[in-house]
Amino acid sequence: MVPLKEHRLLVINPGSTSTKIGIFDNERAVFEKTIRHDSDCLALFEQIIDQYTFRKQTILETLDHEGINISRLNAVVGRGGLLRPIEGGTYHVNETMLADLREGYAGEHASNLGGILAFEIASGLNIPALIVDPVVVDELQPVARISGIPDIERKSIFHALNQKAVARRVAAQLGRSYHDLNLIVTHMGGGITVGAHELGKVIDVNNGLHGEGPFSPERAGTVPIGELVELCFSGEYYAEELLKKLVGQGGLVGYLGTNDAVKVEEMIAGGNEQAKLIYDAMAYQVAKEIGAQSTVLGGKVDAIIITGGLAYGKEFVKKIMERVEWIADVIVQPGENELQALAEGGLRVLRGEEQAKEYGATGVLSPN
Ligand SMILES: Nc1ncnc2c1ncn2[C@@H]1O[C@H](COP(=O)(O)OP(=O)(O)OP(=O)(O)O)[C@@H](O)[C@H]1O
Ligand SMILES: CCCC(=O)O
Repeated sequence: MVPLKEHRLLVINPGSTSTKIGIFDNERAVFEKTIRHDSDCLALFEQIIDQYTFRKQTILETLDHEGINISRLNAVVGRGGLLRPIEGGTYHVNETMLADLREGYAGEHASNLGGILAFEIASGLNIPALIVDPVVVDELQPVARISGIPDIERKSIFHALNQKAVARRVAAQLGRSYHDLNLIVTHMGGGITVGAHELGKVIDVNNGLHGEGPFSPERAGTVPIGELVELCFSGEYYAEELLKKLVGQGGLVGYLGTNDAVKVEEMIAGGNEQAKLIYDAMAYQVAKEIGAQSTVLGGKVDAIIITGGLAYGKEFVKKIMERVEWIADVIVQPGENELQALAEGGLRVLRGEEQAKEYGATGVLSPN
């Protein structure tokens, strides 16, 4: 057998308080590190985008400190950000993408830095800069775009990178192709998104950033709209305060003052009835969303996948399973493996298994 050519990749996943980096030789991680950023230090930057020189410097210093020679890299892969809606896959970081990321075309998000950092590092080395499955991957079917009022179109903003990577991994474990299966993938982290994956396309999913679906450790999810409009005009809150209530200060944080499910489980073990009610409600809402997505797939569901940090919570997962097991087999894959997913997306392109897509000013929507 001809040995597989060795590709070395640097992968970069910027989060709100950290930058996770990895060096991969083919699929094998030879170095991984979570670089934590002090909140006082990040507070010096007015906007997230202003942090890129600082984060680039920190990445390069870390690699240098580890004795990793970046001139041996074949590509740099970053987590993609809030871009225009695009279909899933691996994309070249091009000028149009850079302009959208720098401008914050679809809003501010730490992952906007992923493409910029990849470009900044790769261009000095004359190697490709890529992003994989950004949060704006949009494969929604036309009926899923209709919200209920003509002024608002439903958007696809979800944990596309981890959802697709886990779906591919489970498909491989089942000896099948991702493109031959109907899956419901439930990512449960700081935000929660539940996607209906039909034959490799996410034809419906709750917008996990802007108020849809189950509430989560930090986010409100869907809330009663009449009362929300009344709150908006109550004169009690500025717009920024209300937005924070929905994203950041919502969900477990709003009810229990913590985004840490492990602490919530300790509260419950200590007899805290309110904590039990809220935790039960979060599991109930997740199960309800899975039920909704099963109807999107017409009941033809090969498996339900549960992933993300909350999937480590055995009791929490049990509560969800009790309500959805009748739909299909439930496969639990705790945590997320986004660095590996970025590396695999980059490798598919370097090996010619997939062609890198070009991002355009109109985005690249999948033909549904
Ligand atoms: N062993 C565990 N048992 C229960 N919950 C856990 C466990 N480990 C982590 N969690 C919970 O998982 C949540 C965080 O998940 P994760 O790390 O996937 O989120 P994130 O990466 O910050 O956000 P996102 O996935 O939305 O991008 C927290 O509420 C955390 O307390
Ligand atoms: C829902 C998109 C990813 C995130 O910010 O949680």
